[in-house]
Amino acid sequence: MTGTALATLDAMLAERARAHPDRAALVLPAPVLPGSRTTTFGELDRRVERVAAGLHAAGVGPGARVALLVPPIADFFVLAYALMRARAVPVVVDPGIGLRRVRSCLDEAAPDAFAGVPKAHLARRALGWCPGARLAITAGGVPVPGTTPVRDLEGDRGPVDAQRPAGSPAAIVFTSGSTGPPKGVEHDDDGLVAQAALVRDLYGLGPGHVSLATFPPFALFGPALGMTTVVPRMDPTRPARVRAGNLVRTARRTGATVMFGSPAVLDRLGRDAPPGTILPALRTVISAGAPVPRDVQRRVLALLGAGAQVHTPYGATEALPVATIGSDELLDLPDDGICVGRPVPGVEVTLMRVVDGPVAALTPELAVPDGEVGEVVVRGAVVSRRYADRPEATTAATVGWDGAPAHRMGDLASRDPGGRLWFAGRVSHVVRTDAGPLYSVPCEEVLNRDPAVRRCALVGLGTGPVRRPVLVVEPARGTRPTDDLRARLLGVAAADDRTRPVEDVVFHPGLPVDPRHNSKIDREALARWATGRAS
Ligand SMILES: Nc1ncnc2c1ncn2[C@@H]1O[C@H](COP(=O)(O)OP(=O)(O)OP(=O)(O)O)[C@@H](O)[C@H]1O
Repeated sequence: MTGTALATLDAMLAERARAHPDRAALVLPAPVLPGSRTTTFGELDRRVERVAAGLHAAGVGPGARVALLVPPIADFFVLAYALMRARAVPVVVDPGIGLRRVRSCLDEAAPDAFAGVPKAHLARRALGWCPGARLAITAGGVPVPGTTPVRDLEGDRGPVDAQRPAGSPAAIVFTSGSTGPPKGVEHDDDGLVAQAALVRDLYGLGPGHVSLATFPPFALFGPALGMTTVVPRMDPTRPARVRAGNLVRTARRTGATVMFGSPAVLDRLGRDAPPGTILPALRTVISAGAPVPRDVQRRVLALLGAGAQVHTPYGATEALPVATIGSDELLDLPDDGICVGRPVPGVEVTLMRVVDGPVAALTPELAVPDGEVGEVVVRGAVVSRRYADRPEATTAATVGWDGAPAHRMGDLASRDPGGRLWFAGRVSHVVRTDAGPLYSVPCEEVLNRDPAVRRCALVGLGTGPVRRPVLVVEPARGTRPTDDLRARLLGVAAADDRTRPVEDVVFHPGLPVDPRHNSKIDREALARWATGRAS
């Protein structure tokens, strides 16, 4: 590991501000007007210090939970770091997951204060979110009556010296809820610092780098790592609608050296970048959160200079990153599944047999040999120990590994002889059949390779423990969903061991995907849709 080990992300920011106060920390779209606005490390850290003291004075002290519904504008960075400095607990909910889910997250976390942009406050008032919040803070320039603008929290109160109460996390971050209600994941200071340091060391990032951050969770680490964080003009809750021309212009203008984006953003960039685009300064593109198809990676690589790479880390809100692989290695591997790479330093990974319900400890019978599919179990500094307010979920996701607690990812994978993990879908998407379990990703891979298929999803129909496996197929652009095509695809499925038990193929014009990454297929919704349509 490089650099000094500091205990909190806000201490890392303070050190960067001392070392290089005049360097650009943030380059963000100017509010209302075109163009951008730059904040230096010195300015950012000063505002963080003042807002932390203001939060304290307003009664938001150590351990207080504060909902943070703010996109990556300047106040997002100020509030996030100020809450950490005040040792309060930011509760991060992505509004992209939908209003109903936001509400369930807020009801569960019961924050003591609510910080949001004006739109979030309107929703809070109209929908009765956070009735127990003692303080409402408005981020962004437009004041909302009855709330405190971030600017009003700033004053000359001197530095805060707050201690985190025992047992209080540093942050609660909600999952996207692709497989049920979103869960609040507790991270402590050590875990957040370990995550930032791991991202820094894995991809060789740090001061001098310019990070084009289209994915808010990664944007947060930028100031602590001393990078200049650039946010393009886009709606972060609708990544698939980002304008590629905008990204290219912003990357050129700022000399971006690294870019973080969800697979949906990379897809738009690769498809719609103006012809002849080359971004020679951009050496590292990092995409997380969902599988990144190889053709998406190839199209992005075509925009980069020689020696640049697309990296696809694998992880979850509970543990990020767990494994990673660069395009140099990935594109040389057989195109036969989704390889998510080798475990990263400091994170141990093992695979356990698929078991429904809690498991107290890993035993030799649960071991999975190389090449076979099992549930991914992880431990290490970046792994969260618990869900907020959900002891049963914590128990269900925790398993003892040689006496130490480890986290069950709820994902399936196999390990190849080179120690690489191949993602095999989620445990909750396994379809049990009379012929044995079917795993979503390996099954779908068989039809996804067919030129007539844009993408497809395995669903299990019926209500018992054993289901009827059906593949729901979205045809490729310009391909008509005919009976002949259906018969042909059933033939393809019957000819492969991984899909032989599949009983039917049905067509769907556009598979439903998650709102956050626009790439995870909503198989639960599809199973309901396909019921009655399959023969
Ligand atoms: N590189 C990757 N390739 C394939 N899948 C990935 C990759 N990275 C992450 N994932 C998937 O994303 C999941 C993590 O997503 P996230 O933490 O946002 O919550 P979620 O799993 O979508 O929601 P919930 O846990 O509430 O159902 C992983 O468990 C895995 O299934």
